[in-house]
Amino acid sequence: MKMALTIAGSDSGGGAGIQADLKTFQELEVFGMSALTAVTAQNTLGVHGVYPMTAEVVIEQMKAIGEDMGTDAVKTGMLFNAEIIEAVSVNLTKYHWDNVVVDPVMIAKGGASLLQMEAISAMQKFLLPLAKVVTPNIPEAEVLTGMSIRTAEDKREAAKKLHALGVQNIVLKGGHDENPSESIDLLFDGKEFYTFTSKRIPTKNTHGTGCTFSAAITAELAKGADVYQAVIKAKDFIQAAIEDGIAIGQGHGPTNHGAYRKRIMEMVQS
Ligand SMILES: Nc1ncnc2c1ncn2[C@@H]1O[C@H](COP(=O)(O)OP(=O)(O)OP(=O)(O)O)[C@@H](O)[C@H]1O
Ligand SMILES: Cc1ncc(CO)c(N)n1
Repeated sequence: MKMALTIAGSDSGGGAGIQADLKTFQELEVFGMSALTAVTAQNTLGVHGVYPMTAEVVIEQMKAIGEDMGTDAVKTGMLFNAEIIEAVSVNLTKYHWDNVVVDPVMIAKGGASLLQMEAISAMQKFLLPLAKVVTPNIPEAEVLTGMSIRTAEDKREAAKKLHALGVQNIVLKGGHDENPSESIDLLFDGKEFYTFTSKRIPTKNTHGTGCTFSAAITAELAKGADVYQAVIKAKDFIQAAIEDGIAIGQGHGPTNHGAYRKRIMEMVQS
């Protein structure tokens, strides 16, 4: 069985972070493992507390996996500070893990900071050059490139800047776009641009969309897909998960990680 490791924070509400990643790995039939970087007290209304691990705790978890089980792909999510980013980068290199998806998580939907701003340069310098894929949303890409992104041309330019930082493939997500009818993601592999367009679903239950999407890319890479195929599958996975989103809590409910497999099963049975 193929394996994937998520290095990310815990979301007590279960819709984002490590919980979303492990549910997604399971649904896509990949064995999921985790290295926890922080505990958050969080629900559909927002983040109420952030309790980071020490870098040593993160290193020990990576070591436990690296010295015994190994992994076919790795995803990073919330990393919180520069010490954790540096520790993760050193250990990705040490264990020769090169199927790496970096989701540069910065700010939760309610506005809480999941990454200290002084850690941005560590992410640019140490982590991004190790990434096979980076999956920023538009505000994250603006921070990482230092440019404002409004037009389709801006998106292509931002992708090129991220490529110049050493990332092999950039998936610039369109969930935060103002386009009312479509959600368009852009892939740049250093040569070509590809767009992935889906119908925008009018819903408030979008907690964890970014984590789920990047975890699905990671699972597909673990199974041997190339980046283009992995993004196509992840887009279908997140579309189903948002369409069948779960209206629990008083704020942004989670997406439904089981929706994609349920649909496949129904298609097979009919
Ligand atoms: N309302 C929507 N309808 C359809 N697709 C969406 C919608 N919102 C987001 N997506 C898709 O979900 C994926 C995640 O994109 P998004 O830009 O929301 O990530 P994110 O901002 O990192 O998520 P999060 O808010 O969880 O951190 C992308 O493929 C995007 O196109
Ligand atoms: C722990 C965690 N990671 C990532 C996100 C971004 O959605 C979140 N809200 N919480």
